[in-house]
Amino acid sequence: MATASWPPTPRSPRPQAPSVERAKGPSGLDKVVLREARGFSAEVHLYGGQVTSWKNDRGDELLFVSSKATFKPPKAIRGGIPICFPQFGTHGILEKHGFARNRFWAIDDNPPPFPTSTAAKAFVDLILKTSEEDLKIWPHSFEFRLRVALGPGGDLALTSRIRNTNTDGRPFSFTFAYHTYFSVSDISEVRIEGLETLDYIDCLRGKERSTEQGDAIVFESEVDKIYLDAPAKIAIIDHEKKRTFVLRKDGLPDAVLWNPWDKRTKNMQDFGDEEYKHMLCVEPAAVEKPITLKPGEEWKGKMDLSAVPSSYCSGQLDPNKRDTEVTNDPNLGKICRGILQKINGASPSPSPPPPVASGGGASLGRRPAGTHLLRQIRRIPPRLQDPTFSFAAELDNRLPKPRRKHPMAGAADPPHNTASFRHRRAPRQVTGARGGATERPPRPASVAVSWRSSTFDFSAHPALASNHELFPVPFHVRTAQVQIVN
Ligand SMILES: O=P(O)(O)OC[C@H]1O[C@@H](O)[C@H](O)[C@@H](O)[C@@H]1O
Repeated sequence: MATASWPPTPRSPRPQAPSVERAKGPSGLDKVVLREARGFSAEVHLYGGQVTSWKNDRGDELLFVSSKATFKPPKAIRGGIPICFPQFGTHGILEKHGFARNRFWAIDDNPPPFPTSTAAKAFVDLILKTSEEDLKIWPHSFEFRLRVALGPGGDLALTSRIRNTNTDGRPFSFTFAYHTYFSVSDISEVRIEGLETLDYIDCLRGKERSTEQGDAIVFESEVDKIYLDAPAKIAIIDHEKKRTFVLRKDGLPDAVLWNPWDKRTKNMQDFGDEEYKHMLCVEPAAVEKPITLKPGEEWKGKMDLSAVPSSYCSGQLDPNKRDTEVTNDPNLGKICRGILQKINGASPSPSPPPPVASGGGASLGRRPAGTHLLRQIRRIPPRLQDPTFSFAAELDNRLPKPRRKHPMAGAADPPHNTASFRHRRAPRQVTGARGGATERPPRPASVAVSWRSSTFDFSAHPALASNHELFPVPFHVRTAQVQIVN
C-alpha cells in the first residue's frame, strides 16, 4: 500500500519541519520517507537499504526507477540507489553485485556517533548484519551501517560504514558501489565531466583496460565502464533539463558508468524498452582495489548528491588541479589563438579576427553565438595543425538548443555551449629504465571550450563564483573560455 494520496496535496505555502516517517511502498514493502523544510524529500526502502526516490522542492523526481521495477524480493529493485556489497558486478564469485541489495535491512536506532556532525535533520540509519544464510556464501561476519541524510538544501548524502566483526581473526576483502540511477531528460543530451582523461576497464570488451582520450563524454550506445581513480567530484550535465547533478565521493576511488541501451534492455524483464533513454548510472565505487579490513577495522565510503541548475562550467571541477594548470600554462595564449583561428577558419561567413585576451579568457569579438557553428566543425582543417600540437576536434554536437531570448548579467542560468577538443602532443622519445629508448604514446590532453553569448559577471553568481577566480575579468558578449586538462 502506498501512502501517497491522490489528488496530490498542494504544496504548503509555509515550510514544514524536517520529518522522518515510516510508510509502505509498492507491494507493501517498508520504507522511510525523509522530508526537508523546503519540500525536498527522499525515500529509502528497508529492502536493499535502497534509496528509491529523491525529489527537489518542486516535487520533480531526480532518480530513475523503472516503471517495470517489481518491488518483490528476492529481486533487487530496478532503480534508485542499490548498494553493491560485498561484491561489485561479476568481479568475484558471488552473485552479481553481491547480496546487500537483496536483503532486508533494519533501522539502526542507536548508531555509533558520526565523527562529523551533519546539518541534516532528516536522516535515517540502517544496518545490515551477517545472517546464517549469508555466512554460507560469504563466510565473514560484518556490520554494515548506512546513513541516508537529506540536507536542508535538498542534497542527498549516503554514508556507509562497514566493520569486520569476525571473531576468528580473519580479515576480509570486498568491492562496493553506490549504483546510482540518475533520471535524465534524454541520454543523448547528457554529458559527463570529470572522467575525460582517465583509465577505465571496459566491461563490454572483456574488462580490457583503456584510456579516455579527452573527448567529451556523451552517450550514443551501450556503455559499461569502470573509471579508475576518478576525481572526488563528477558532474552529470543534462542540457535539455538544464540541470546538473554534482556527485561528490569520498573513500571510493572508482566510478562506473552504465547505460544498457536498446539491445540489452530487451533482455531485462524489469526495464522498459525505451527507458534507457531516461536514465544513466554513475556509480562511485571501489572495484579495482578491493577494500580489506582486519577484525575490528571499519571502512567508510560516502556519496553526496546535489542537483543544481545548469550551466555548470568545466573550470569548477577539481579546482585545485585544473585552475592552476590553466592559469600557469605557458601555452595557453597560443592554444587560445589556435582554437580561435581554427574556429574562424572554419566559419561559413567571414568575421573580424578575434582579439585574444590574456589570462585565460579569450574574446570571440563580434562573432555570432557559436552553437550552429560548432555543429558544423567536425575536424580541424589539417593546414591549421602545427608541428607541436594537432587538434582533433571531437565536438559535442548535442549542444543545448539555442535560446530565443536569454538573460543578461544576473541570470541564474546563462546560455552555455561547450565543446571539447583533443590535442595530442607529438610522441616523445624517453629513456627506459634499462637505458633503451622507448617511445611513449602521445600524451592526451583535453581542451574544453565554452561559449557564452551574453554579458555575464561570474561574481554575481554564487554558484559560479569559483569561475570568477579562474577568469578574474568580467565576461563580455561572446566570450570563450579555454582550459587545458592534462
Ligand atoms: O542488472 P543488474 O544486476 O542490476 O546490473 C546492472 C549493471 O550494473 C552495472 O553497474 C554493471 O557495470 C553492469 O555490468 C550491470 O549490467
